Amino acid sequence: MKEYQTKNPYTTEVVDTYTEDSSVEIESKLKKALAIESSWARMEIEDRCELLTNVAELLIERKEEYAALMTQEMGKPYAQGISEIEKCAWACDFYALNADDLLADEIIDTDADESFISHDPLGCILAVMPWNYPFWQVIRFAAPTLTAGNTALLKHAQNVTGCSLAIEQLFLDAGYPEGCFQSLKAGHEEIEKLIANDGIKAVTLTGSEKAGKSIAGTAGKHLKKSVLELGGNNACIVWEDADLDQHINTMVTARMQNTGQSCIAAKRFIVCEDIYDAFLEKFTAKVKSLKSGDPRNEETFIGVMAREDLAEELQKQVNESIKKGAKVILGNMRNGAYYSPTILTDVTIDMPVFIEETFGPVAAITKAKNREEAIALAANSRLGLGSMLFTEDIDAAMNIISNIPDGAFFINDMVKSDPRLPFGGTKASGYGRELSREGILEFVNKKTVYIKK
Ligand SMILES: O=CCCCC(=O)O
Repeated sequence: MKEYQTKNPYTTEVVDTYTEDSSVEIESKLKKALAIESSWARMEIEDRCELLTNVAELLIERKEEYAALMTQEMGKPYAQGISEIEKCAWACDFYALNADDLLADEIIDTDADESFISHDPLGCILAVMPWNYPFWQVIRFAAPTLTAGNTALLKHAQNVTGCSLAIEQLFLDAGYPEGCFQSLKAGHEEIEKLIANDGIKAVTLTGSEKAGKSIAGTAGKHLKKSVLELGGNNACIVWEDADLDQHINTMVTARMQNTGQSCIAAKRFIVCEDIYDAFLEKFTAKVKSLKSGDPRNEETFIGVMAREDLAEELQKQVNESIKKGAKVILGNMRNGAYYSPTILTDVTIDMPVFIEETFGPVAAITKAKNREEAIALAANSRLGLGSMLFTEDIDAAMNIISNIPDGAFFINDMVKSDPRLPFGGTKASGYGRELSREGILEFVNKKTVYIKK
């Protein structure tokens, strides 16, 4: 059986050694999920919501422990880990409070005496999740999906296996029946086999475009629904009238939080020329002030990247862009998994840092002649997760909402997820939505009921 280790990217120490689940173990987990399926689906929604409230309470109780685990496994700065766990608790509270309404029958007026849409659970849903937000990515799937009456199997990224197992235990400790939420230590081949199994009713994946194509391809072949949340190459558009003093910190956070390893981070800064110099000065000063260091320290804002190979890959994208004419204003220094916050200017549309997603602390800055050019540059991407625009001219900003072909458009704030709002992308960023009403309705049978009395 295949063994693997998890490694602390900051200290480079081995955290733990695991053995992948065998086919037999995976099948037995699926059987457990199927055994609980109908009783879980029939449980009163109030009871499922109560269990979710327990999860929220446990998350808050254990936030230090879970934040430290994320720091250890993928180098997340500890304070940002605490915020992540608090956000997970918020999502659980949101669904515990609202799931009943969100899942209520939707009455539709027709020629029937009564007609409505009911929302039945689908069954066992497979989730394939990434390492960058080890708890949040899972909870934002699991909270609505389980509360809708489904069961779940989680295949988490290998480097955060400890987090994956901690989440499984969290649901058990909160009182969920065994089999309701289980964690798998499975390789790609086993996952492909699992998707083909009749017991799996749908798949959700947050991850790379390559993984999305592969998982969704298998799901499609077996006529199973998939939800994909893939990469992003979000533009942060700065019009000439933006209030830099008010928003520069937000713009820096939008790029640098989680050491830049976020699908919705601001990656391409597209700045109108009339404000360009002032923007660059303030942006650079703020980035310089960010504290890099040991992710275990509460004051650290920039930790290490989750793995050394990821930092190497990022540096390659930067160096290729430099060859094409990008200028380094700050950073581009690497030491193991540490990659220093980097600012590149003179970025053009043919450079890797403009075309590709950069999953680390690199801000790629492009100057635009005017507002129109800035919008056109922002929309020039294969990816479509979100864009943000900073301006004092809210009317003009509202007028261009439909010119932004992304899943989200934020004016005077960074693109961020919120349990009350749908989250997801267009184009190569994937399809389907997480969170909010849209998220809880992704994995239900929207059943048409038509009654003549
Ligand atoms: O890679 C995606 C990160 C999403 C982070 C968030 O929801 O805030």
